Amino acid sequence: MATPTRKATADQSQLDIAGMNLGPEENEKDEAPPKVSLAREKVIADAKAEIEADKLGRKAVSLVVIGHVDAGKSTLTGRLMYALGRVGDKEVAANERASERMGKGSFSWAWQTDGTVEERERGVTMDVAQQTLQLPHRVITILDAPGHRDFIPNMISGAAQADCALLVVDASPGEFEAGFARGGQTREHVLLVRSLGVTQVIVAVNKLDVVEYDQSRYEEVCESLRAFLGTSGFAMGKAHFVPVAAMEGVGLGAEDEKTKKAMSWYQGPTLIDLLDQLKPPMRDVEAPLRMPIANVFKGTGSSTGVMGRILSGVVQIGEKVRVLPGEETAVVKSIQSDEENRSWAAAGANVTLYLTAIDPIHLSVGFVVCPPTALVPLATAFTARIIVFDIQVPILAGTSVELFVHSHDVPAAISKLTATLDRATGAVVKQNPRVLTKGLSAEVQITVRATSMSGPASRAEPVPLEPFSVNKEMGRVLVRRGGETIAAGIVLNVLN
Ligand SMILES: Nc1nc2c(ncn2[C@@H]2O[C@H](COP(=O)(O)OP(=O)(O)OP(=O)(O)O)[C@@H](O)[C@H]2O)c(=O)[nH]1
Repeated sequence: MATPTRKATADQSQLDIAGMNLGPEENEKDEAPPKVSLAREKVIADAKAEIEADKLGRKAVSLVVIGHVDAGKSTLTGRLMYALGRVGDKEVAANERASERMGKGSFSWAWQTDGTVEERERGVTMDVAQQTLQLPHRVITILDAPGHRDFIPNMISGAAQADCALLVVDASPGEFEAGFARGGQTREHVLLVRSLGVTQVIVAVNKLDVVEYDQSRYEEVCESLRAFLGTSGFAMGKAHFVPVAAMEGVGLGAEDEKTKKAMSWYQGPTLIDLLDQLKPPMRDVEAPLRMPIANVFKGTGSSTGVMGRILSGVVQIGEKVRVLPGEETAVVKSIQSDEENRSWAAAGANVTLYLTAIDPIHLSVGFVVCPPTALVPLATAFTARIIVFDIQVPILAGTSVELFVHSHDVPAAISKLTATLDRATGAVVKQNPRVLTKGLSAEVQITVRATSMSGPASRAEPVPLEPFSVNKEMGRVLVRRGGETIAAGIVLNVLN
């Protein structure tokens, strides 16, 4: 799985401190850890006020752009950035010239997001590119995911961070049908984002210039997709459709003269309007603190920096925290967010906590920081609702897999096939199925295995996770086998 794009404030040479084996004597020289100075209620009230005010009144939303290979995802993202003033005419002209030179003129807009030489040479997106769009009411982090099937794991890492999805489909004759056919990425991506908990989707019906902005073609595509989104578990009130031609920049913004002329039959909101109305995620500041560690590095003095996104709750300087799995506690010495020092931080923030009174060997990527009084459950077995991908070899009870939760991956097994489910309603279709084949939704039991490296006597290391109903972001899992993602889903219950 690709490393999610994240702000790199850490000095790379100082990473992996766990391997540096700093002895406990380092900690003995610690000055006294700071004390908590604010009542928890006060921090929660301040966090709520800050979220309410949200800088400049704009609310943050993250959006993953999905769709079949060549549907125009990168072109549309590049055009959006231009329409919103994120890239200037100079940059556009430079990309046009350079892509012409490489004989890839039609990809010049995609180059705004497809940054690597290989991506540009092949004309496909391989990793998840991250951009920010400033709209009147929203700040949108756009994750442009790759459409090509070889890069599905990268797409998943984008989807796992997203609140909403922008599905791009190619309306050209035959192309929509190819992308939508079994084995096409339109279906796979839709199922995948839904199974990872995304509920809002905007469908951009693209390349309408190819069909001369034919209204009936637009409606035909919408109709097929509407039915499919419904059976994939999307509430119809949360799916919006918009006609566009990304290459020409048609359908993006209201004041666009081209749009008015080309699609006089369309009176609905433009793509930018729809993006500006996306519902921001709930930021649960009252729930217990949950922060999976995405990076560990040596801090100043005897402290150790741990970086990550606070999924829920609040944290302040002086607070005692527990790091799971493991028996250790630490004290928060200082907090940094957006390169500023803070006395507290809350759900939704990407932060670095500088921890003291803990030996760094107990801090690893994938571990979770939480309050000692409200621990994250540690699972060695749990039930999950999964969607099975386009696999060749079916899943049997006992199938060995790699389990991904946040940045944590551990060996596991699909230990029991409980039932196959209706994808839309979740109702049981068949109890105790013998095998799971591609496209099925199912309830299964997953058991964490001991690592083979650690010998037969070793025990499985439990994984910190929570049911999706309790904490959405702590309850999403991915299942891979032999380097291929075979299923994605949500945690129902922790069994042990
Ligand atoms: N005619 C026409 N062509 C378009 C339009 N949008 C994109 N294209 C072309 O479609 C091709 C693929 O565009 P990309 O933006 O790279 O597609 P993508 O979905 O990002 O592709 P991957 O990231 O590789 O999955 C390019 O040749 C674009 O120029 C459009 O609105 N009209």
